[in-house]
Amino acid sequence: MVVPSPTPARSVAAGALGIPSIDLSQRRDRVAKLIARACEEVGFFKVINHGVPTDAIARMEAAGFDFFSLPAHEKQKAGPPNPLGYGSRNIGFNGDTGELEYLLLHANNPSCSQKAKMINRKDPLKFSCVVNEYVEAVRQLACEILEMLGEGLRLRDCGALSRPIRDCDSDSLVRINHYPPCYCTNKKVEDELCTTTTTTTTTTNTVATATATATAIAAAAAAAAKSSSTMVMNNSSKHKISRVGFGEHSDPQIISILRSNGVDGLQVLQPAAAAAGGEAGGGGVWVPVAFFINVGDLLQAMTNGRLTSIRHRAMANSSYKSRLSIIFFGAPPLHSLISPLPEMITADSPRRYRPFTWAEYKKTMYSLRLSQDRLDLFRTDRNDELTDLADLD
Ligand SMILES: C=C1C[C@]23C[C@@]1(O)CC[C@H]2[C@@]12CC[C@H](O)[C@@](C)(C(=O)O1)[C@H]2[C@@H]3C(=O)O
Ligand SMILES: O=C(O)CCC(=O)C(=O)O
Ligand SMILES: [Fe+2]
Repeated sequence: MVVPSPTPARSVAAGALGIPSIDLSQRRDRVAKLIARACEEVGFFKVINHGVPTDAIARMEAAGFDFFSLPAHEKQKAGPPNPLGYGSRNIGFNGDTGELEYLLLHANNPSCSQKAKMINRKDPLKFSCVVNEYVEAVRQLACEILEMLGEGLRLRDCGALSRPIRDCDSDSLVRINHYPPCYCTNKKVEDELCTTTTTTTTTTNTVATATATATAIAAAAAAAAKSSSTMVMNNSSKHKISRVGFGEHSDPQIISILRSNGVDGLQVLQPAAAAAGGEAGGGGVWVPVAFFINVGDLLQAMTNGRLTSIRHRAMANSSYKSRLSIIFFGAPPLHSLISPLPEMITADSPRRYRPFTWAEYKKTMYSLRLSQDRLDLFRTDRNDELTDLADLD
């Protein structure tokens, strides 16, 4: 039986962690070593001088905000997520929820163009062009990072990790998450913020979907500023808000590249042994906006567990500003076979995962809750549970 992983005893905001920050403009051999070290020791790092054009980022962020500021009934035309499309509060198919709304899209152009018709009804072509421009820039970044990782790990074939993502049948995704601010706990303000629409009915319960419109956000902000009972504005030190926006999980694909609009929220579960350090402070120098990179489950499997797919979550604690994050999930084609690379299997490190296809892994992942450890089911010493899962259809 699979059990959810334990809740971390302690977690701190990403900014406060010893998260490596890697400047990609340094000498390639040095960058390759730094990337390999960050992936082995932490599974998570930040990059600067990444080469993704600032205007492509700005256009993508604006397209996200434009969509999320539409009235709820308009946004719902792009949903429900099956798993692609617009979703609000519900994550996946197994009862996970979070304080967010999102757009989940396939990174290939024809699929995105199709969805765009429901996302930007006035100008679908503009939306799909913006997404496509962003995706191709971030896909290139993902592949360069994976190629340097291959060099840093001294793989015989340095393209082995990136090739599946460059493949024209790659099953990569892009996700835009929107975490509305929480003007808790003034009930009136919450009501103004959220337009409640019934989306799913169970036998006894109604699962409500709440979404924030731009007007509602502005109205709620104004009300929050005035209200004496608004906890966040008047009493923030006594009542720290802790709202989970997107619960604890690891990303199933090969690599994820996340960027957010500067509002805090991302947290990673740092392994006890992870090295401290991270970004130096100091003012006066402007650096390009950073992206966070994290190792996904497939990269853990391909490296036979040498790299770790880090568990992370996003909080939705901002009291006045929306948080918008955009994540590219680099994945192989559905029928690619995932197996530890030959040089990762040694006498000291025997094979830990059996070969599987990405399609098989996806099927398992969609049958499980967000926080469950999926890769564990593909360990070579867990054949009993795999047989059970193979029976699921
Ligand atoms: C609860 C779920 C949502 C998710 C599919 C799953 O069954 C388990 C993994 C979840 C996750 C986490 C990372 C990405 O955001 C995501 C798109 C993915 O590939 O795996 C989501 C899935 C989802 O929201 O559909
Ligand atoms: O929105 C975020 O910052 C993180 C979300 C996330 O981890 C995901 O969508 O997989
Ligand atoms: Fe994630």
